[in-house]
Amino acid sequence: MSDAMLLLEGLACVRGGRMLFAGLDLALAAGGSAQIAGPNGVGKSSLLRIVAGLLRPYAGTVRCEGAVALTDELDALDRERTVRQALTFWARIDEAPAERIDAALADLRIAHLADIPVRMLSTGQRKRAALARTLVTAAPVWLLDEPANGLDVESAAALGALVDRHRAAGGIVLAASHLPLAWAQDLTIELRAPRDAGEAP
Ligand SMILES: Nc1ncnc2c1ncn2[C@@H]1O[C@H](COP(=O)(O)OP(=O)(O)OP(=O)(O)O)[C@@H](O)[C@H]1O
Repeated sequence: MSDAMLLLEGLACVRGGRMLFAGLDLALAAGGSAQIAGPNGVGKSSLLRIVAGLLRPYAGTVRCEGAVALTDELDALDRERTVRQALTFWARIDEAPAERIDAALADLRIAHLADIPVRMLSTGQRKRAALARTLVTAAPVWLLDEPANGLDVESAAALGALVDRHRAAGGIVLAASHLPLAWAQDLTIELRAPRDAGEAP
């Protein structure tokens, strides 16, 4: 993972005919982490989707060395399958070894939920199952959208420890959150609503 790198240059995003942000630059080397902060609707998720290649930027470029894994608020895990089956399905799509699933479930402290249908999970448990998919992919670049949402204090601390481990191994973490995160950031980019842009501080 030590070759991981993420470079955003002059990124701009337009959605619904509205410019959400422009001229956004970010450089993260192996082991780096950054938080995208700002109020609801300002464009944090949109930025992560651009980095993941799911949304086209209005302007600017994304350069990324290493595979990318996005954990967002959309429920990617099939609600009718068990946690293990749902993760196995994605492991096949993500071309990741299913043997990693048990370790990922243990890391996120949900090994006891492996055979429970996804639809029976609580909000925080579902979030941890979605994060398990990211661990299974072993992608160097983690994009975490509102990772603290739904997590209790212990789970947030466990995620913080996993992020630290990932960074120590040369991974990169870019997290979008309006809340403080359970790990230290190299830098925080504060997106501002257009009506605030240009106002005197
Ligand atoms: N498919 C879409 N078409 C048009 N506009 C969209 C679309 N999806 C999102 N938007 C708009 O883009 C803006 C930014 O949305 P985004 O989800 O990126 O914000 P956010 O900062 O992540 O918000 P939150 O903190 O609530 O998660 C919002 O005003 C939203 O209404």
